[in-house]
Amino acid sequence: MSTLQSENFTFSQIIKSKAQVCAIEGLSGCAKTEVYLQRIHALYEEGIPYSQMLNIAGSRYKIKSNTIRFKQKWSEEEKYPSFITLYSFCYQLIKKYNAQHDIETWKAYKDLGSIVMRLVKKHFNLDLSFEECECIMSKIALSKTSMMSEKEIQAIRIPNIDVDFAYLFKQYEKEKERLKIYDFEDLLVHAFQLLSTTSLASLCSNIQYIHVDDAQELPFLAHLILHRLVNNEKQLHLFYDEHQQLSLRHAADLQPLQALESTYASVERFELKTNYRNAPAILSLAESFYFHKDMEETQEIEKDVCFYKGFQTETELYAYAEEKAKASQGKCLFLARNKEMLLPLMDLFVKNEINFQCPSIKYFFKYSFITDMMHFFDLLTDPRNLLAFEAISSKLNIKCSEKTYQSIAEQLSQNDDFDVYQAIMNANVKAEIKNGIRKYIENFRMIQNASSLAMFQFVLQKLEYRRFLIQENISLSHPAMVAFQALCERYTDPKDVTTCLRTLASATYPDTARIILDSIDTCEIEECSEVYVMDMQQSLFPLTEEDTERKRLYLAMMKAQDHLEFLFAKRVGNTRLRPSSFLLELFKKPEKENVAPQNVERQAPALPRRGRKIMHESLGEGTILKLDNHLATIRFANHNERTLNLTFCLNNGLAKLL
Ligand SMILES: Nc1ncnc2c1ncn2[C@@H]1O[C@H](COP(=O)(O)OP(=O)(O)OP(=O)(O)O)[C@@H](O)[C@H]1O
Repeated sequence: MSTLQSENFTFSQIIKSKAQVCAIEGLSGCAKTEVYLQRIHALYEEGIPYSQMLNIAGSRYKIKSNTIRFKQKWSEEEKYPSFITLYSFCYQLIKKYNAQHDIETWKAYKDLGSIVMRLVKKHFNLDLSFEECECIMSKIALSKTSMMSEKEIQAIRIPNIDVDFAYLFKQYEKEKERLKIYDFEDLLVHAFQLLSTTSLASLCSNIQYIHVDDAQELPFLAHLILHRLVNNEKQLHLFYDEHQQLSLRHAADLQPLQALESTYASVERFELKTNYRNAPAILSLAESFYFHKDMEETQEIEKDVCFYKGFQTETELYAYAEEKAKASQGKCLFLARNKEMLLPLMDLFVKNEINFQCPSIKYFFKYSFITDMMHFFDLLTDPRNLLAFEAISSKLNIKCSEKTYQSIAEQLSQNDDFDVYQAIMNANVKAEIKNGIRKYIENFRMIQNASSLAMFQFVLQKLEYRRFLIQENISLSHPAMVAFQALCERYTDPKDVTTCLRTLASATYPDTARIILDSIDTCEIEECSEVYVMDMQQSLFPLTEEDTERKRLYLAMMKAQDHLEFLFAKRVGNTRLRPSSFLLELFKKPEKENVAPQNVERQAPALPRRGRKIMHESLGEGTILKLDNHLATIRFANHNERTLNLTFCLNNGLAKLL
């Protein structure tokens, strides 16, 4: 039995639905989470303890925001429900079973991309880019969560990457077993096996009501798990929005949501249609952009609610952002295209003592190549800095014992005019170490007063750090590397680069701050009264496949309650920037009206034709085989074919046309 309600129903009908499965669909801002929380609270009011409810949230971020929202809404309650991701729930089941049977439980990791990169290098001698690795990871997830047979796995091909997927898949599984670790899909696989072979009563007897927010993110296997849990007598509420499905990584599958009627005895469907979040002009702009609908007239009237602004330079843009942050009253969100692009704004806000939260930015400082670079800069700008030398000596293939360092330190303290290199030459250390240093010594001294970018190149080339990066499968186009180079461009004095990074690393970003800095890359953007979308230039937007980028931008716009602005700089350094084609489309500006074509040429030359040769920073010389919008398939040496975002590479100096 199935019914669909799309008009004239109340929230309470959803909340009180007695169907075995209740599927609630609605676009962003149409109160899905609101109803999800109300349903949980209503059951509690009926006397059902929270322990009988399994409340699945899409991510750790959603767990946090749902908990806060619930507590704000029903602040008088003594008890509150808990929320959990499906992966954590599965892990709990596995742990429980293992504890009952005295079996060791392996650790679980969400991101094992580094293992895939390593295996591809080892078995196929290929350096994967971040995007290529993502693509392989998503195929691995799909193989497992759609329970593919060996034959089906054999048939999987990875476009433009010359790897035998089935072989790689086997090696990946073996490697995890060797390391005794799970990836997230393993959690689903094992939990499903347990639920198929063990009595439900021994694993999770008391769950009667299951609520799943963001159900569009569930892979096929997750639906099988839910089906096992629901059994006969339990109830399942699924809240979803197909337009919010972004993360390919976990092989999300909409099909089971569309086919609930073939799986469950009774299904009731509701479609939430009222948007409660956005000012009409914002909603109209976002929908016209994403659904290619005609714009409502309100947009014309409310020009002060959403608009775009171009600035001559990035500095002016950031100064404007600062002014807006200071003047804002409610929650105010600044969105960069990707996390790394947030660094310049963070830098400015920290300097101006503007409190802000910045979810997950600290990861930047965890990259060992960033800390290595900082140590190199420390040593090269201050050649008496023995600690910095100690930190990077292994990258220079110099192995010193504790005693050796003591001897060098003594030389330094006795001779104020010695640098570390001279101290090594005079210290009582092995000839091998002295020879290691002799190789670099003059270069070290020459670079001391160079600019940040020159120093960066020096470390890569003359100090051969590049070789280390290649060993570790880190490409120069890694976003954190690009951000580091951007800072080198911003601060010509290398000391300023390291000071800026250290300040950002040690600053605190309170969870409660009203101002939020985030990136459009994350699908988990908080709703805010004011939203400022930065980086609206063509070189950054669209950055990858157009439909995905359109969705990202639409979802970002849908988080703006009262005010939405798009910002872009017309120039960065000596480079003229072209406004994003999305921006032109949003505000219906013909491209020519905005920018003089001769200016555009300098920053984004018309894309080259097939057959043209390019020189890529890390991949060397290559020939363009195919061009699809910005994506180019390029053949490099040894018939190594790669797909690159050519515009991005050209604009960011990662490649040049020959
Ligand atoms: N009945 C209502 N009356 C007024 N405001 C409401 C109502 N229901 C929800 N809201 C408000 O509308 C906003 C959007 O609601 P909610 O977050 O539940 O939507 P959603 O569909 O879950 O959105 P998203 O998919 O983007 O997460 C919230 O600020 C919420 O407090």
